[in-house]
Amino acid sequence: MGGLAPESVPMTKPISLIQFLIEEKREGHINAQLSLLIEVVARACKRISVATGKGALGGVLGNAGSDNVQGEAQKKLDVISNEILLEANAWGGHLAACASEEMEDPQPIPDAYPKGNYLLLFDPLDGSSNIDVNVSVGTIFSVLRCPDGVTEPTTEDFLQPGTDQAAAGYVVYGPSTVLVLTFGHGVHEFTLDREHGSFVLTRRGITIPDETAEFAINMSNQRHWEAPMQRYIGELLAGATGPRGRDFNMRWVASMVADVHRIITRGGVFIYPLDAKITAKGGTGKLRLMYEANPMAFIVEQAGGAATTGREPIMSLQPTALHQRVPVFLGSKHEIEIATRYHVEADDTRD
Ligand SMILES: O=P(O)(O)OC[C@H]1O[C@](O)(COP(=O)(O)O)[C@@H](O)[C@@H]1O
Ligand SMILES: [Mg+2]
Ligand SMILES: [Mg+2]
Repeated sequence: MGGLAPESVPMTKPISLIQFLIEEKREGHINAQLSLLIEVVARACKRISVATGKGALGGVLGNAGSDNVQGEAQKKLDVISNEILLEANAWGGHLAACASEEMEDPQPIPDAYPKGNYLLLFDPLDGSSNIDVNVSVGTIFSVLRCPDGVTEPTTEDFLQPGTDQAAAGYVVYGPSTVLVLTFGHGVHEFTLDREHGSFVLTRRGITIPDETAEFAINMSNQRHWEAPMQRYIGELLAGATGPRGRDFNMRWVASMVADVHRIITRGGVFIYPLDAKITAKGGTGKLRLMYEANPMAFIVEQAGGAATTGREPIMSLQPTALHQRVPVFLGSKHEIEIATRYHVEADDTRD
């Protein structure tokens, strides 16, 4: 795990995000509108990075005193980040509408502004439970195409499978601020140069190893897991003394962006399964399909990993609701194949 990753970009001639987007346009991977969209989202995330960096000095810690559509208490930074992204994306002329974890319905672009052909979905602040304890948090986003001829997009227009994403990305606000991005032509990482205020390409064409010895899951939910989940994690915990014949290490930051970024950097698996606690409340998972699971699945698959619900590929799901929740299994391909096979086999045996 030591040393620079093979995809690392030598800093002899730094490439900025803007230059990279020009290259992608020249390659025909993106058009001018999508390029502008990413620029605007990146600029908004720079502002969120400044706000999170201020912490108590900026009065951004603690609860906002309101709940979101998920029935969760909103943190001040959930609301601030949401407003920053809404404001930044209102006037650029690249969007037809946007949707957020923090808002029940899609937000149209104000009539005063030109409209574009894209739909943007975002989790403005991921890892909210870590804000007040100064642990890495982030922003996750997914970009879809607005159906032709639609000028006032409705929720229906957003309900497109993950395979239809035009772009996806996340930003981690940690010791450094890092943006990871895909347009369906590989995964690339940019680090924010705080002195110059610009994102600089630091890794190009990132790949995730098929094998790993590291897993991430909230173990405190173990007693609520399904049998195949108990079996899979039980075998990892048995390590060298068990059927897997080697030891596995565990990590859990409880910020999906940070746990996924570790996997993008050195491999691993991240799992938030369905469990009896969730189903008892009529739930279908913890994490949201449209602005957490789908964008992360697109990035992980583009980096050579896999992403399933434990039973089927996440990006093949036909969404039924804007804030729909799903089980999430993603990361190093070989481990995700094993975990998924255990669930499918258990279903087959049961049937
Ligand atoms: O508190 P738990 O059960 O460990 O769940 C942590 C998970 O919840 C999340 O915080 C949910 O995301 P939000 O913070 O955007 O609501 C994920 O980032 C994280 O993986
Ligand atoms: Mg989240
Ligand atoms: Mg959030």
